[in-house]
Amino acid sequence: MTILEQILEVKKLEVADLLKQEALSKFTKTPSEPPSLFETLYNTQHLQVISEIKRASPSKGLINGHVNPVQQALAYEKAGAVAISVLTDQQFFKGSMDDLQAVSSAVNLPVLCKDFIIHPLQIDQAKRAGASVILLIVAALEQPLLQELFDYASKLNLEVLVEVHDVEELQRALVINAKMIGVNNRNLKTFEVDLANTAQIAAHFPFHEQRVLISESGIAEVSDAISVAQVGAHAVLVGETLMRTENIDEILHTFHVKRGECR
Ligand SMILES: O=P(O)(O)OC[C@@H](O)[C@@H](O)c1c[nH]c2ccccc12
Repeated sequence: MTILEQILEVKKLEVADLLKQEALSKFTKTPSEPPSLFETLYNTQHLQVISEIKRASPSKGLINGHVNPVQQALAYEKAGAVAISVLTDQQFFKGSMDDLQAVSSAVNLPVLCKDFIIHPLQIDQAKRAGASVILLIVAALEQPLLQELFDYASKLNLEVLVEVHDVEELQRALVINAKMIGVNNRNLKTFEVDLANTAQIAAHFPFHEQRVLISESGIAEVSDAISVAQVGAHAVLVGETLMRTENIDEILHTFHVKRGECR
């Protein structure tokens, strides 16, 4: 079984539990609406950074077990992050919906619920914990379920980041008319990271339509930011590098490079 398959097995059990407990009432929605991530990114001439709260991962083990998610999110906001991504998976990433709730009440930025969503109930839960964006992973979902979850989130006024890994998955994201498409440079089945993934997908990306491209995973150096900005990425999603550094300000500042002309 690949790690993605293992994660999805556990998710099915978690959702079954959720359905039993209906443990949703604990979360209340944040009062103020954050800005639209799509609008901010669509209009940007410079590469923006979505900064992630990630304690651990299956590929890296423990990354930063002592992080205070609220302090970390406030540091990201102060440094100019365009949005905060919060890993909410417990078993594989040591995150939680409580982290998401705490972060979304502390910042005035869009907050992305980063999880393996396979059921509408998880979208309700994300919304109630204050997320304004959710992630849907094409590799984890059959097309009808991808469409159903996308429509459900849109109906709740959530923005959706649709994650793809190859050109075939890009086509599936375009079929559901996803506006925000993330290219994961890490293959969730093998953990291999290759920034060339972003370039490959950018070559097939309809930049002339109203869509944004986000390069996810493995961004560590300014040269990485430059390489994905050059092929037209509007933003990078950065976890590990920011979770390990003492210099959040400097990293965000140096990643804010000019984008290539791709429209
Ligand atoms: O820590 P990194 O290599 O900067 O990666 C961040 C983010 O892209 C990664 O956490 C991620 C991208 N897609 C995912 C899907 C599920 C879990 C995690 C992810």
